[in-house]
Amino acid sequence: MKVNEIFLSIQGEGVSTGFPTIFIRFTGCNLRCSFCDTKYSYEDGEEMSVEEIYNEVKKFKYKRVCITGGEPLLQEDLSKLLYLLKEYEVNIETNGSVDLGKYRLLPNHRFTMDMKVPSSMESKKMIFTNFKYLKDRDEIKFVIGTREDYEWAKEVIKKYYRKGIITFSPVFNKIEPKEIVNWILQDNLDVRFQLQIHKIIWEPDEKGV
Ligand SMILES: C[S@@+](CC[C@H](N)C(=O)[O-])C[C@H]1O[C@@H](n2cnc3c(N)ncnc32)[C@H](O)[C@@H]1O
Ligand SMILES: Nc1nc2[nH]cc(C(=O)O)c2c(=O)[nH]1
Ligand code: SF4
Ligand SMILES: [Mg+2]
Repeated sequence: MKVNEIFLSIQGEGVSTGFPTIFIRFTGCNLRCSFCDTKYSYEDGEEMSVEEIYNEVKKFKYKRVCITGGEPLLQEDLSKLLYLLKEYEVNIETNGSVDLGKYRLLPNHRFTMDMKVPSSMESKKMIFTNFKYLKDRDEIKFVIGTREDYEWAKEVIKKYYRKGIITFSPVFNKIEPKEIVNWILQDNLDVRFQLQIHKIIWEPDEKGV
């Protein structure tokens, strides 16, 4: 497996925001989102075996892991790693362009599926049939930069939503958070708004936090 970084921080995004979490960031992505804050993960990294990664994770005292990237579902051995992490609470961040049909996650493991909106320039690659595999504990995430993105997200929810927690968040520094919040409340949408808190706690472009 090709690993870009492994670090301990607090979860800065999504439904477990604020909890101490061990991050495993894999190298390589099949998309090139316009706003991607992790471009350094496209190429840089070192080969590690599943066992080596697990041994690094075990050095930390926490039992919560976030698997991200890059796109972690491009890693062939991911299912083996998930098996070793069977005692851990695991969140896998995925970009909506990889078929989730072949994964059978443990009850303490879940997906955050990010549906890429038009301003990402990658929305045409989204696989909408993935919605049928999601469970109540999974997260469906929309990172919004424009009103068009917001309207697109609303349509996608109306058409495909079955189960899971929906979150809306702003593209960092591209749009005022309160703009999105106002739209949500005007439309009576029952979605969870969130900010990337690690970019408030640390410098926004700091690595390894
Ligand atoms: C770096 S990606 C890695 C996982 C996977 N490739 C994906 O896109 O979901 C992790 C999360 O960071 C979000 N993200 C990346 N750049 C961002 C930005 N500039 N502002 C807000 N969120 C951003 C992505 O939308 C995604 O939800
Ligand atoms: N603190 C912190 N929380 C995060 N949640 C998801 C992240 C990611 O890059 O996928 C991330 C990250 O890079 N840092
Ligand atoms: S899918 Fe994720 S890692 Fe890949 S370019 Fe988009 S935000 Fe960046
Ligand atoms: Mg990040």
